[in-house]
Amino acid sequence: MSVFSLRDINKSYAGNSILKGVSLEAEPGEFIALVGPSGCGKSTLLRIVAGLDHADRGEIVIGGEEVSGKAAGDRNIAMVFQSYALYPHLTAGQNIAVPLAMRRLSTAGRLPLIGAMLAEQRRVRADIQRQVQEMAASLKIDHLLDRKPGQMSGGQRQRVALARAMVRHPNVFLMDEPLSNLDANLRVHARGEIVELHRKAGVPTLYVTHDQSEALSMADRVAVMIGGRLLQLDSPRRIYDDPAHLEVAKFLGQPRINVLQTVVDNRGLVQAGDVRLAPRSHLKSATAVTVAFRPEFVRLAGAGEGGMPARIERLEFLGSEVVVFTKLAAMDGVVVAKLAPSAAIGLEAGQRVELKLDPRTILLFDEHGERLAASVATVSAGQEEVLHG
Ligand SMILES: Nc1ncnc2c1ncn2[C@@H]1O[C@H](COP(=O)(O)OP(=O)(O)OP(=O)(O)O)[C@@H](O)[C@H]1O
Repeated sequence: MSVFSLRDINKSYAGNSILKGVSLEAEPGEFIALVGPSGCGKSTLLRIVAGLDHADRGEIVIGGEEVSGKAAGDRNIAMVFQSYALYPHLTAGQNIAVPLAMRRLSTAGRLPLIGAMLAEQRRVRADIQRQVQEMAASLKIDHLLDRKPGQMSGGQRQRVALARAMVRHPNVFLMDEPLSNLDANLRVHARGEIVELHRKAGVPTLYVTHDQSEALSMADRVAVMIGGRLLQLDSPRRIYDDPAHLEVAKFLGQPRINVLQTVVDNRGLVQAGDVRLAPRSHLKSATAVTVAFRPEFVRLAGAGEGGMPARIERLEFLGSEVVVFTKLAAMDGVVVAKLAPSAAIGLEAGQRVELKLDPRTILLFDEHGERLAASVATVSAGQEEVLHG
């Protein structure tokens, strides 16, 4: 049995189906980022795994054990929330000690005066103190142990919350946007820290985020959930370069992937600008398909090179790149190109240009959004010749 897996998790609220058969299996020590548009069911899934809510159907395995019938406290998971959920009246040290005290001290042992009088409980307390110190040292927050949350910065609170989650050696980490309250610089720094801590702890982690660069940069695999369905679970590179579904392709990438609606021609080919694609499976003429290509794979054609005629609508200068919004002359489509600043010198709104696509990066999807395998084809003397596999 795997260390952490979900099988066919279903959940409805008041007759509305929110999770529709979500399954995933984590490799030991794997970091999985769960992304998807607002309302797709990410937090609901996390709450169900944590035992804070219950699935209508499905199986949850944590630490090699089916835990659906177990209470949250018996699942040995650690959760880090966006809000950090620290107790405001306790110091950082006391906050970190809470899960250990709950697990290891008796009710009497947790009382300050009585606990101090019980020899065995005193020994356990000292041991907890030692673990808190060690964890604080490894997260470099030992100097904060006597401060209350109100006396710490957002980044410091976030580390205390991480320390509290890690000190108990859980079977699974669940993180719900743990970095979203930090400013941009601190966020990038904290990403690296969390990945490093995760690597040391070697515990499977399910990490919910709205930030796709966080997901792509931190995770071993990214799970894309749309409308309560897990559409793809794959390495960051495959999720981005090789999306299985149009919704996955549209969700990831900034600016969004370009999408053009077209149909299969009477030779069974699909025209994408001056590129022709040959779908691997036979599609009848006039079948509706979607052609998609990322803005970074669109460039402006040189003089006499040919390409898709378009008109520049708007330019956005972003420092390291320039985003060019164009309207195609032929199809009723908008195409966005992401150019290096040097390639955008002198461009202005209203200008007519020709666009070239990188043929090997064009993706094809059927009318249900499922990916279609396709090769690039060229026409030579009236004959179709498939050039690239
Ligand atoms: N207790 C509840 N009762 C009824 N509906 C709920 C409940 N909890 C969540 N929902 C609904 O379930 C859907 C999924 O919510 P959820 O919070 O899981 O989404 P999410 O993907 O985490 O969204 P966000 O990214 O905005 O946090 C939403 O439509 C929400 O309104």
